[in-house]
Amino acid sequence: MRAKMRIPFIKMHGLGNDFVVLDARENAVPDLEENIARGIADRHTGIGCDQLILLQPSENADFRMRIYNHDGSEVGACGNATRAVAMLHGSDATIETAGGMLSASPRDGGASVDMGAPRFDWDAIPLAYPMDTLSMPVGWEMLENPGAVNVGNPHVIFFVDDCDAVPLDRLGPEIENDPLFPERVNVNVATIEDRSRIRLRVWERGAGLTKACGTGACATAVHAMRRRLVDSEVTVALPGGDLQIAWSEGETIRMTGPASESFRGSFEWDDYA
Ligand SMILES: N[C@@H](CCC[C@H](N)C(=O)O)C(=O)O
Repeated sequence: MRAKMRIPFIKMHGLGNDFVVLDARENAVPDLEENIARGIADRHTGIGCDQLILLQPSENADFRMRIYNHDGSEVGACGNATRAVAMLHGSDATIETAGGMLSASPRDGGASVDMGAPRFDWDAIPLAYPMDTLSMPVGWEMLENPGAVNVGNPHVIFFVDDCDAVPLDRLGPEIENDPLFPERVNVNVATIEDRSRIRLRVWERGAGLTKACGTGACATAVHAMRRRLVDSEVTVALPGGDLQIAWSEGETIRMTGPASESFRGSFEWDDYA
């Protein structure tokens, strides 16, 4: 009979966007298939989280971070989790992700992260066909003329008068799964409050409405900067709290904000495999 395997986990969050972190840098964790990740992330029958994070050794960086959405899909980037794992690591770190190489420094109660350079080409988002990603001639009801940015993962951004008035629980899944986005998309609705502050809500691909999305904050700030609506350093106010984002044309994006550990526990691998 195969010995049962108990896996330790750390529950963390960045502004209420919550994670189960499995640290396989020193202790082995078996292969995380999509259905296993989905089972652990399930809020009724599993531990429950927006994203499951797997830390592994890396040959090119201090460690590798793999990211699984609530629906079990593996993705390239997660801003809030990057701050959380930087805090967990406890010192400056280079982090290999599927979306690119990142570097992060823990700060009091959080971290500051170099999120890499944004990409704007239509096939880098990716979109299904060529289009100007600064001003896209498409719309879904009151959401029109968005922009798209890839910050290690794909985002579409709509500026509206009042982002709280948008029925994102209904329009989010429709836009996420529109054939225009062959890899699906994270849907951001944002209101420019002044040149240094943006209010943002995000429907996350594979996770739904979350309290905060770090990459959404980066993509939205960069898109607002490209449209010259805000200055090069802004506060992005999400339902879960604020992030600071800085970017200039041709540079990488800097994201700074809080992260927290909630509790530690362990689970039986066979309960999900
Ligand atoms: N919560 C995240 C983004 C997680 C991945 C995203 N849902 C995707 O599918 O690309 C963040 O803080 O950036």
